[in-house]
Amino acid sequence: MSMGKKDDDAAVVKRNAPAGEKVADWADGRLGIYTLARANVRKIFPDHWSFLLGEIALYSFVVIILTGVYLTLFFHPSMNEVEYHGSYVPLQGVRMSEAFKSTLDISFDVRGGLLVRQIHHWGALIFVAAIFVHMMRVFFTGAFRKPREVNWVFGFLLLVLAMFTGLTGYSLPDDLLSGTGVRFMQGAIISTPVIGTYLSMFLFGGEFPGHDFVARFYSIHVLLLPGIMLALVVAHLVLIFYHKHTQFAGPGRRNTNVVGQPFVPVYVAKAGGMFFLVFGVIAVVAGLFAINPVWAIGPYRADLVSTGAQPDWYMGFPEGLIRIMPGWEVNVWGHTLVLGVFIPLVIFPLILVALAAYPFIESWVTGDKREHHINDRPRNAPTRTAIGAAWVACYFVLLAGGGNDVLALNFNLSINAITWFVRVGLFVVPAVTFVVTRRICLGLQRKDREKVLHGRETGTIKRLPHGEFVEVHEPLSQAQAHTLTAHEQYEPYEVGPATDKHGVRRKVSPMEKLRARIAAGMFGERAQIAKPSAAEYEEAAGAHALGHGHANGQHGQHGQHGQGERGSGELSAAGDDGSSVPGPRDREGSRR
Ligand code: HEM
Ligand code: HEM
Repeated sequence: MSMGKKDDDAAVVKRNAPAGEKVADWADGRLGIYTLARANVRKIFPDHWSFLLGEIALYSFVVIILTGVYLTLFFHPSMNEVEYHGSYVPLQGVRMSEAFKSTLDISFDVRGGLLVRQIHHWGALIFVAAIFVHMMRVFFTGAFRKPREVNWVFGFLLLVLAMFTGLTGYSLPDDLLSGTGVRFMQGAIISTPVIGTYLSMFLFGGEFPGHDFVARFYSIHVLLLPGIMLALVVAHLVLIFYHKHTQFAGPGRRNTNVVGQPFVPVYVAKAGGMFFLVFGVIAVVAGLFAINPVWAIGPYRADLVSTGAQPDWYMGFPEGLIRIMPGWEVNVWGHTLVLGVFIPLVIFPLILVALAAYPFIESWVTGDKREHHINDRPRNAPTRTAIGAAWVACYFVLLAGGGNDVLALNFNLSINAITWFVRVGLFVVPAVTFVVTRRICLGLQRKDREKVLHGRETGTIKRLPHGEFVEVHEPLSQAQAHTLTAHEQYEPYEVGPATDKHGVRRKVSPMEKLRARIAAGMFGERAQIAKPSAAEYEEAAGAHALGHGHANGQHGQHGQHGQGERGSGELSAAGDDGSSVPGPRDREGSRR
């Protein structure tokens, strides 16, 4: 009886509930949204400008999908030959493929068509650029370490797929430029020994260019690749939610918590704003700067090539590889092997895979099996930072190689000189970049060490009673001192004694030796500057408090505050736990 009464009461209350609550209840009964929301709505996201790069990639992807859908309404993926009779006068009566004609129609006769085409194309350029820079952010901060290796691989696949989605996209209009690009690609495919010709015949449905490739590229471009990418992006985001975002070291930030803003309402509001900003910037750029004016380039004809032919930027580095390669050809058992094209074709994926594999190589060298949720500052991982910088240098040298004709024309240079510069630079520039970057990182580490032990140089010179001039150093706050010393420093892996305790020689595998050698290079004495230990810090603080000079002979005016302000001077030298130095706490998520 009483149960029945309770239910009746609840029903009355519900009947009077606001409409929104009723809808929410209805949805919860079917989709379980309350449980989902309870688990995720208050999720904490840390703030840092560099975490916006992934968001820019995400929002430009959305922009591309929206504009792409609009383009599908008007684009005809057909290579049937037609005569042009649209509004663009100079091409009246010219024979062209239906694909090219429909692109002209989109540009001149469809309402908003040109703007949408331009947004789609500019969006693609910005999308891949955002992915690239986002990937380098993840790389330089070590955000790929356990447990995010799988997400790193998902991301890497996204980069490669984005490059090929772009390639298939800009090939669709069937203009002279894109046709030349497709011809270039077909040339690379047929250089593959044994299977090259078959592969080309299969892809193009016969001899190049055939009648099929636009329709095929179209399905690949609007369905296959974006479909896979969408699934991967969702998986990428789910994993970010599951692992929670990394954060930079700071007071109150531990490997076991996240300090930041809640998903709803703060993060969602910011993300919404960011989406419109990204959309707005792409739209403004697309509105102001013409891109791919296919009417000026003309329809594709296999017997024509335009000068200054350039792929979109993300395909510039494979182009560079081919342009700088000597035109080697060998004859093997009556078959011609075009090494001048085939070698670049093999190196192209290797360059990408080298970066993708790095996280796994690093974890093998360190042997570190722990989770890492605190990002590294790039300077605190000098060898990694130097490898990343060298990779970027290699990429850009090749990009210059891909644009050798444009550089030659614009800067009035000899194209052969540029080609030779790129040939030599491909080996020299990354090596020099590596050395210089590592030195800069070590220099910055030294500076941090100095700052922690002896304070910040204020530039204020004081004269002491006995006539000596000293520069006043201002001690760092505990929060700053903590931040500068929160990173861990690895001891390099060592192979250990060659004989065991019974004096029997132990077999040391070549892999073990290699690992030890790389570890010494990455974490040995010359590869990192030891951060101040708690004892060193105490000693320096004590010396300054007494007004004694320190290592540089500068007298510590600042020491007068030192000890008190820093409390016990207990740094986080022992590990990742930043809680030893209290600091501002925003909302803190319980986690990990
Ligand atoms: C990662 C995703 C994508 C990238 C990087 C990309 C890139 C491109 C590029 C660079 C072009 C050449 C535009 C031009 O004419 O100047 C293009 C054309 C096109 N894209 Fe996409 N696209 C993507 C996704 C999509 C999606 C999801 C759709 C449809 C649902 C789509 C539909 C089209 C169509 C119909 C064209 C031909 C129209 C034209 O060239 O004007 N794209 N795409
Ligand atoms: C379509 C391409 C991509 C999209 C839309 C995307 C989106 C995002 C977003 C929104 C975040 C969170 C915010 C941030 O840290 O920036 C993120 C994090 C992450 N992304 Fe991507 N990403 C893409 C490509 C990549 C690539 C190419 C890589 C690496 C090869 C990568 C690796 C990661 C990792 C490891 C995280 C976690 C970072 C952390 O917790 O600090 N992503 N991604």
